[in-house]
Amino acid sequence: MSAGTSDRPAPVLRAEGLVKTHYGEGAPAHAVRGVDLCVRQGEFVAITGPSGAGKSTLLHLLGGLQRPDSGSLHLDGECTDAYTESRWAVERRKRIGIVFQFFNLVSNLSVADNVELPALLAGVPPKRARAEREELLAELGLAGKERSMPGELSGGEQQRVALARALVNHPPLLLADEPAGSLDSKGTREVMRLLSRFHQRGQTILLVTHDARLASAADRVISFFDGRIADDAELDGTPSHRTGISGVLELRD
Ligand SMILES: Nc1ncnc2c1ncn2[C@@H]1O[C@H](COP(=O)(O)OP(=O)(O)OP(=O)(O)O)[C@@H](O)[C@H]1O
Repeated sequence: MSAGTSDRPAPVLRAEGLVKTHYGEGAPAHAVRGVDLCVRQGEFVAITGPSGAGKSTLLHLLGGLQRPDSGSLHLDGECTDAYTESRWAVERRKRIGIVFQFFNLVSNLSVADNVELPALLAGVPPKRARAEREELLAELGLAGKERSMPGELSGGEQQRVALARALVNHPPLLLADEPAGSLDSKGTREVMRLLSRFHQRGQTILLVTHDARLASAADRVISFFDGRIADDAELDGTPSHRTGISGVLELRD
């Protein structure tokens, strides 16, 4: 994009001027108030901040689950602004894996079917979908659970199934929204370990969390406050962009 960055990995995701206001009961909620963000291949980025800061809304915009009021979003260099709902659904099958706090597994499908479904929907031949599923479930410590229904698994196990489902099509980008939010500390450690392992293998990850322990697994932490990026720092201590919370506070009203 700009000069002097040619030796850096390519951006997987680039957002410019994203704005989103929710209109519900009561006053409008200015959830995202102008976000510029570039996530490069292989990065593990955590977005952290207080409840209500707008983190989930931002992640929903980045995954095409909600549309911005203004601003634009590029995936792998391609502008998504004209994408239809069905195009976004295809992108989420192929290029973006998403895990949520409450797993969102299909309760009346077996573990195996939950994981294979996105592959089959993406046109992967059944034999290959099965092989991918077997490999992922083994890797995630879930071999032997294929025939179980989601409701028969612990929270940690269900989140691992959700992770397998999100990764079955080898998406260049994994979005995770409070993936350990409903888990106990053992489940949280498990999820952290798995995210780190996939990251070490080159998986690009964008994680939304208010849990500082989870955020510390990332190599770049973005502090989100009142709909804006307040701080953006590599965890080796190098600030890549720093606005400062006080600066954001001054910009309010
Ligand atoms: N669908 C919606 N309709 C109306 N208001 C919404 C909607 N979704 C979010 N909001 C509001 O937008 C603001 C940002 O919410 P969001 O869920 O993005 O924050 P968050 O940082 O993810 O919070 P948490 O950490 O509690 O999940 C809040 O004031 C919230 O009440």
